[in-house]
Amino acid sequence: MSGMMNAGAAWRLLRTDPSVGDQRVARDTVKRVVGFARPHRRIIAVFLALTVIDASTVIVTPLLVQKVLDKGIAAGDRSVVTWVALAMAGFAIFSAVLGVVSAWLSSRIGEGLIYDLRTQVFGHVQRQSMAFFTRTQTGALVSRLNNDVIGAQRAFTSTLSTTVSNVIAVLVVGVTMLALSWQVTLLCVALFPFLFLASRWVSARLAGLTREQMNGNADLGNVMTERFNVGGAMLLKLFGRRHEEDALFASKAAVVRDLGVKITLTTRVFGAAMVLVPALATALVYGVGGQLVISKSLSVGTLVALATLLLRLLGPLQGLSNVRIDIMTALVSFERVFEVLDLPSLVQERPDAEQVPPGAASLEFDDVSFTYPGSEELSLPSLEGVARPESGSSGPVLQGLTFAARPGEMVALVGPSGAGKTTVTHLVARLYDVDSGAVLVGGSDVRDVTLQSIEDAVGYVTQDAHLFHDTIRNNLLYARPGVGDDAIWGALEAAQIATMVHRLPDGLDTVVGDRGYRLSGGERQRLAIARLLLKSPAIVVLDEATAHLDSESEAAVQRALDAALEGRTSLVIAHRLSTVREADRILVLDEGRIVQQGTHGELLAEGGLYADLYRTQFLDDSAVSEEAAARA
Ligand SMILES: Nc1ncnc2c1ncn2[C@@H]1O[C@H](COP(=O)(O)OP(=O)(O)OP(=O)(O)O)[C@@H](O)[C@H]1O
Repeated sequence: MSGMMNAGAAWRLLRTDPSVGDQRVARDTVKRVVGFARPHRRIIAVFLALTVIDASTVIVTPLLVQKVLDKGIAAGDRSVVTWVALAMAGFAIFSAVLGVVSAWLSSRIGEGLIYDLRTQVFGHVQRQSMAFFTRTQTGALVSRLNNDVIGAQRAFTSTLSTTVSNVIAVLVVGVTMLALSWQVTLLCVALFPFLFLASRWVSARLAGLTREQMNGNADLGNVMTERFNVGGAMLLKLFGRRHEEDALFASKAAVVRDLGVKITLTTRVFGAAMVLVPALATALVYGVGGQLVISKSLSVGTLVALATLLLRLLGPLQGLSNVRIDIMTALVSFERVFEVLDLPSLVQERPDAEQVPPGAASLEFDDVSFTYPGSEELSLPSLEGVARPESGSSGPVLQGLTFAARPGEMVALVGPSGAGKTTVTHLVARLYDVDSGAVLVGGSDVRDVTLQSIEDAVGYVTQDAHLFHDTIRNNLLYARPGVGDDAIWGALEAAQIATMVHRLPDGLDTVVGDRGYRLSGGERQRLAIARLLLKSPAIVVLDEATAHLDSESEAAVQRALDAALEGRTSLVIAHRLSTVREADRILVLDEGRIVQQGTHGELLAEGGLYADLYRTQFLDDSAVSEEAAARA
């Protein structure tokens, strides 16, 4: 921690973006930053005090050198030499201890701040509505936040301490040098503007290059994350795109390589200037100071002290010339984090929200219309260009939907692809809010009850049931933490998957793999059903996807579904003949409207869209024969 700027600090300084210095940061941001610092204020105060002590003691060694040369060596006084040498050693130990303590305090402040920001951001982001997650490239958001959180932390550790330390060092060293020899000091200082100009030029150029390199790296990262997950890797293989992918990756990696070379070269030019200016200034000190020593107006000790002090003035002076950019960079990082923290969720819980009535099992849609939120309702300016949200709204997806499911009833949704079936199911657990009309669970508008109670009342099995990369046990416990193995096996049994789990070498402790890819589609779906059974909600929403199941696992899934639906109110996106036959009511959706509703028999007799869907979607050969048998 000397006053001299270290290489790391110089490098960071060069990598910051000078254009940031021109940005305006809201006054509120500064206030909020202070708010974040408040819990750490005691440590910050001690840390700053140590920084001041450290910066003001940079003159100690040069002054001791002066003393040993003039009063010790030149005067032939051995005791002075001994004392000064001991003082030097003592001071070195003191500095080292100070350095360690300062680093410890600084990391406690920095890591504490990172912790505060991270936990707040995580809590806030996970409470965002689904619209946020469908519109934002979550990977980009995560990496952006990681960088910004670290940028913000830097404000409290390096930026704050280097600024304080630089100011003190410039004052103390400057005054000491002037006191030692104002003529030599002024001469040397005249050289510094050249160094500043060089560093300005290099930092502007380097900032541009660095930004390009970051984009290039982000591009590379995207290519890798998209291709190295199970889905991407599979697509790549199935389409035989190895060579094209190699070429694509190579071209992107080449951009990063070339930029890396340019950056090194530019940095080197700057490094040369960093070495050259102090070397020239030192030459000047000895050239001019040497003359003064010969004419006896300066002592040798003072000359050497001046030369040493000069080197300690350079770094702090240069650091101060960039202080505005440094501070703005940190504030901009804070602002980006705050922007995410300030983003309101499109689905808000009312302050006076109540619980869903106990045992609520009815479901009602009352004249519901819905449009997916557009980017104007949900935008994150700092992510534009990184995550590219689609623009504009898609127009109404559901219009004037009215239907009801009494407790224990099964309502089936059918309709062509894109008719809005999945969207209807999303509205039940308030993943989105309706534009007009109301969704009622147990007679309460879902907007009047707590999100937790609605999430508890409704259970989902979606088409591509998500499993965490964790053990089967932990995936199941997600639905109901703390239940014993008996309950888990009971649910697995009912979901027709117990035998398969028993056969696995690690049983319940088998890790399911990324997104559950180590399991077959049917197995994954049955695990999801077991998870639902453990949760045991009164209302079940499920998307029957059977396209990827063979007839055996389809039969198993069917039995599992029967268990899941038993005694519960259900809303089912139906793909099976048996489901539509059993449904108490079938809603036929087309372009976001209910065009027909009734039982299977009624709708078949009515003809129209249902009859068409029946022929194209539900009726396969076996069904034909079943129907024929039933009629006979
Ligand atoms: N997150 C979203 N943002 C904007 N539009 C969406 C979103 N999800 C779906 N849509 C649009 O809403 C319409 C209805 O989609 P939905 O998924 O509800 O249809 P579906 O009947 O379930 O279709 P499928 O049977 O093919 O699954 C489609 O036009 C779709 O493009």
